[in-house]
Amino acid sequence: MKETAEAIIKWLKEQVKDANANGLIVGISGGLDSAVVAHLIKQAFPDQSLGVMMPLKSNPVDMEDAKRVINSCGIHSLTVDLTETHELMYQEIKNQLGNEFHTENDRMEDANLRARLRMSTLYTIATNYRYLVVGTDNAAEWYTGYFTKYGDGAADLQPIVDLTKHEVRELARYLGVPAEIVEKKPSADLWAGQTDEEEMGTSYDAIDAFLTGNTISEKDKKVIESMHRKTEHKRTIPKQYRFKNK
Ligand SMILES: Nc1ncnc2c1ncn2[C@@H]1O[C@H](COP(=O)(O)OP(=O)(O)OC[C@H]2O[C@@H]([n+]3cccc(C(=O)O)c3)[C@H](O)[C@@H]2O)[C@@H](O)[C@H]1O
Ligand SMILES: Nc1ncnc2c1ncn2[C@@H]1O[C@H](COP(=O)(O)OP(=O)(O)OP(=O)(O)O)[C@@H](O)[C@H]1O
Ligand SMILES: [Mg+2]
Repeated sequence: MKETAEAIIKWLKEQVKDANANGLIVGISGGLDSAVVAHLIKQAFPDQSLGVMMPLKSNPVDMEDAKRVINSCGIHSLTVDLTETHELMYQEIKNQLGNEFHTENDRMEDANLRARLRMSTLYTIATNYRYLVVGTDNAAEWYTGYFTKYGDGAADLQPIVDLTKHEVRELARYLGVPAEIVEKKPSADLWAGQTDEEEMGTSYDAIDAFLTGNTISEKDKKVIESMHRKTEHKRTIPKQYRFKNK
């Protein structure tokens, strides 16, 4: 893990230099992936890294955990509460849609708007400091497309996208992420009580095993392959209709 950490930190420094940027920014949720990224960017840029907490009807325990992460790595931080912004924006959209608003998609629309408001917040602050936005997708999330397109999936750099959830956990232990966060159940926190594994219908252990070429149950394999297929559009640039300069 020492080698992995050092390689990622070196890569982060190179990317910032190549982009002629000043530093790096990440959203800190109180979960494992952002804890690891916060530690890495703080080590890469001790004085030019920033962690942003963006509560949005969040479980208070998660925001306490986010503060633990900030204390454990010592990253400079700020908080932007998005609760009211989200409420206002989503309500206005629903008002404008009126009778044409389809309630069956309500929870997912509400959830993805949260992720995209967080993304907009990070990019606004990033522009202010000339920082690059660092994503927190791990290999399991990336392969299954378990992220909001242009929400938490939108970033300038993805330093842990090649690491399985298991490897992210190991790296977290090496970096000194607090134990309670290392052991925590992964959650997108997009609605009360959400856990990744319940929503996906498979487990990170199964996805990690699949990605590392180990045998998993047919049921898990089916779920993982289906998620991967349906989310191809999230891992590629938008299809472009071209009739000039083909
Ligand atoms: N074939 C296609 N070609 C091009 N675009 C296509 C498309 N199919 C859908 N789309 C577009 O993609 C949209 C659907 O994608 P998207 O908006 O991402 O929405 P969707 O994949 O439905 O939902 C996001 C999923 O990621 C999970 N998530 C989100 C955020 C964080 C985390 C976490 O782990 O922390 C997890 C969330 O719980 C949910 O299960 C459609 O509305 C449409 O605009
Ligand atoms: N309340 C929040 N404040 C700041 N950033 C957030 C918040 N919620 C989500 N994010 C951002 O969205 C990313 C995606 O969430 P995700 O749940 O996949 O990662 P995580 O919470 O860091 O780890 P885990 O998957 O183990 O819960 C987070 O890593 C973080 O960068
Ligand atoms: Mg989380």
